[in-house]
Amino acid sequence: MVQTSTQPEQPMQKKSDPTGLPFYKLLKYAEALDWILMALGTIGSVVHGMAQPVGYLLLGKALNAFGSHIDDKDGISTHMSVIQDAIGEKLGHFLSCFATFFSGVLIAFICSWEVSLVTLFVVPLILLIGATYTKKMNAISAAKMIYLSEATTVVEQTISHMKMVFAFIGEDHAIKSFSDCMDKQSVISRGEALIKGVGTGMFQAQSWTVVTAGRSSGGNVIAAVMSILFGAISITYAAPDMQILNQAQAAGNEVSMVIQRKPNISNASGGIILKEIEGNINIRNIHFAYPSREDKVILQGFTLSIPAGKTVALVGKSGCGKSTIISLVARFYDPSKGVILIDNHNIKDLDLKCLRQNTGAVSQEPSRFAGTIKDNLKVGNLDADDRQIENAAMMANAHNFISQLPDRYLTEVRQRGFQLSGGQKQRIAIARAVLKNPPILLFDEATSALDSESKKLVQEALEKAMQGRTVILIAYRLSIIVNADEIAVIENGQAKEKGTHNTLLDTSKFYNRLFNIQHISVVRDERLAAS
Ligand SMILES: Nc1ncnc2c1ncn2[C@@H]1O[C@H](COP(=O)(O)OP(=O)(O)OP(=O)(O)O)[C@@H](O)[C@H]1O
Repeated sequence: MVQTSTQPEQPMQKKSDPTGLPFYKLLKYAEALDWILMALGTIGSVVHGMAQPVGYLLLGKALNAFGSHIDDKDGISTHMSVIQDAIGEKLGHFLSCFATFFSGVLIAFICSWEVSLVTLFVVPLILLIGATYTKKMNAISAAKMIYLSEATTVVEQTISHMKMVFAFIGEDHAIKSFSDCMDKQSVISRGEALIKGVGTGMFQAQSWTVVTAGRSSGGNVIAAVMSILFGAISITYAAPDMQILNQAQAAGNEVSMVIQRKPNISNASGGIILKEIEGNINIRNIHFAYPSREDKVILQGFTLSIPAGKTVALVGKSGCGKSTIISLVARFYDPSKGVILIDNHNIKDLDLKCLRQNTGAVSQEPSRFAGTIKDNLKVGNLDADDRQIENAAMMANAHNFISQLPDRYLTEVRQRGFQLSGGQKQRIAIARAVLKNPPILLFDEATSALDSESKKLVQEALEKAMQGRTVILIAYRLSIIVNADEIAVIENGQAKEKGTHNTLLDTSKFYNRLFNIQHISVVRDERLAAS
């Protein structure tokens, strides 16, 4: 009898997991997640590193877009810092935390019991990489801060002295200074982003290498490191970022509206370039309200003629629109009705650079830029040599006081520099306008009280600067006004009365009263000085 083996068929043994772990496949996913985490972390770091240049690029665009809308400058810098903060540190941080949380929770869910073992391996490596990384980053941050503060200074002073920059056609110079700082900062930021990316990558790669050396439980160890070190706590760090991201979205909408706005008055619009301007000014039936307060009409039918080489003084109550007329002649704004002609050309048809090259403005608050006295004077003419600068300073009665400063023309002014007095600031502003040598001078005198010596020096400087130019003068001192070829009294947005000092004393109540008030105070000052 042949015995046939009828052994029951053994069920096929499943191929065993090489690690012997029950969650082998899941651990493979964990490794994949680790790579994703590394990639997200790197992207977050790069976003962070690139954010500042992007923020400043936006700010630069906004700056260009201001054009005639110079009234918007106050809010824009606040918006930009919110956006910069959000797309910089906060977005990078948020991405990184979220990725860490997501991966960490998932991996920890799979295997959390090996945490302590992995931590023993990983901590020394984290410390080593962390120390090297921190050293590098500190050096980079210090260098970046220097360029950043330079760029911030350029932006801050360009925006706060916008009118002055436009008046002296300094846009290109300001943009170039800004771009130079940003180029340097951009190179450093790229380096920073790279080091951050490589640092994060190295950290992840080292963890992974050590972990895989452990073979049997590599995936578990990675999962545990992620979950213990980052996952659980990271989400709490990400929550406050959401609030900043929401604020940035709102600010971004407003900034993009400014960037997309087409300025009515722009250098790019071209126009007639006059070879020489004589300086005849004709202001005809001007109506004007500021764009930010359209309901308040400042000028309504203002008319004034100033022949070339003559001086017209504007007088009137505070807020009647004297400075506004100067702003309109320099074309910081356009009137809603009426025209302003220079040598019979509507200023709207003239090339803006040409117009501003031919007008010199000395404003109520003379602007000072960071740098030396020489830098401040050269704003009037970037190509001026030392001799021309000194001549302009002499004409403006500024040379004497500059010569007595510790570093003469190279003395630093503004932050932490030499503090100029009111009269010195005005004389620097006059010298700057003289250096530009324009046929038209727009002088808006500050009401700030100067001592009588300063008043005398400023007045002399002004009289010399006015010679041979067409001048619109806003002055509060009769001693300056009386010599004007014509004086216009502004009331209700119009030039109500016009004439010389002598005729207005008889015909204008306002002027007569102004003269009497000032005459009394002049006599009082003289008595005080004599006693
Ligand atoms: N950028 C602006 N936006 C809105 N309103 C403005 C602006 N600048 C001036 N104003 C307003 O326009 C009016 C005229 O101002 P302007 O400076 O021309 O007067 P002013 O006669 O020169 O005054 P003051 O003698 O005090 O210097 C004022 O009511 C002022 O508040």
